[in-house]
Amino acid sequence: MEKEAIIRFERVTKIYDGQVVLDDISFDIERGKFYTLLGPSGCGKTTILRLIAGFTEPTEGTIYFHGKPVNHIPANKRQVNTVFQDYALFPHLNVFENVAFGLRIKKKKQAEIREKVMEALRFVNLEGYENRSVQEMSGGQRQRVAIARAIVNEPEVLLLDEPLSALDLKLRTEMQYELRELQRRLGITFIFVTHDQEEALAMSDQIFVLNKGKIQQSGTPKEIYDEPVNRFVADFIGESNILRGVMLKDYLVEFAGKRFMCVDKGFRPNEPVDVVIRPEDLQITTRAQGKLQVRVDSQLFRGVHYELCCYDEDGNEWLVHSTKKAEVGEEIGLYFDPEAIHVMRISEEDGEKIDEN
Ligand SMILES: Nc1ncnc2c1ncn2[C@@H]1O[C@H](COP(=O)(O)OP(=O)(O)OP(=O)(O)O)[C@@H](O)[C@H]1O
Repeated sequence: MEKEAIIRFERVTKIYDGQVVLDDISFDIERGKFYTLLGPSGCGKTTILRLIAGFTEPTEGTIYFHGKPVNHIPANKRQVNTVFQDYALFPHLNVFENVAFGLRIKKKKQAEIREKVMEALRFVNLEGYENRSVQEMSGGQRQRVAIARAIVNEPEVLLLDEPLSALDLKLRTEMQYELRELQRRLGITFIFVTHDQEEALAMSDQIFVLNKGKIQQSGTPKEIYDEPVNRFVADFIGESNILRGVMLKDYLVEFAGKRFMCVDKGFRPNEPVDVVIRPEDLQITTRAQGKLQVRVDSQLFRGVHYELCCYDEDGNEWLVHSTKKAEVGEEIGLYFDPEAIHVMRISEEDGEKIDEN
């Protein structure tokens, strides 16, 4: 049985001042999952959140909540709450009143307000902080107040617009765990915006990778990492070696001037392709045993591995993550399994780029 989509975007386009910011995008959001919108600055992530929240309307296409069109339904009539990057707390109100604000507007009874606010504060581990001024709190604590203020309204969907970007790295990592855990406990849908690929991989059930107003790929973190659909996604998600190649026939690909067995099929004979190999899938060996022969150009120690930058005879750069050390200037071989090769169709945009060259 198909799972019910709580939110559906159907061929949604958004144009601001003649600029196409979202270009004919469609996707479904299901109940209880952690979604991430990932992409470079300006790709349209915040615009998607604003459309869901009801702060702006699509230029074309339809947004559905539970199967009903909501294009013209105002923000305050939607079961959605937003946590903004700057948290947007009221500085003159204490923690309790910041969290209680939405309930007071809805004219809830005092006893109910108290119970719900305390429960929300318990959820975000801020019990005992209710009388504190928000100005006396750390970045991470303010972040939690902002989340408590959003969840106290019991939204079906919580929108989070880069909520961790103001925090230092250590706190940011802690909050990633906390947010993920909070989403599991609450069981409500989170739609999280970030331009940080590691954060997206660590936290999400489902990632939408966006570029230039289009969804490039939608999938689980593992699918996006292991099977990127094009050069943009492969490049944006983690470090990769990406080369142009030719798919000679099923299971046989040519790149760097050589032929290799691979596990990919379903391409046209002799179709030009992009080939990805992750640096951690390359092993150092002798020149004779290597599938590729390279020269080590530079090497950095990264704690868990050495990061080598090598060049093959055709001048292609190869990034290698290896637990074995090599010497700068050394001639070595690189070995990899057929499964390590991932073959991708060349997207139209990339194709245009080659033609220009
Ligand atoms: N209200 C607006 N009026 C005009 N243009 C806008 C408006 N809001 C957004 N844009 C434009 O739409 C594009 C996408 O903006 P959006 O904020 O959705 O990107 P983003 O992916 O969230 O970027 P960032 O990571 O930098 O926040 C940008 O080029 C932006 O200038």
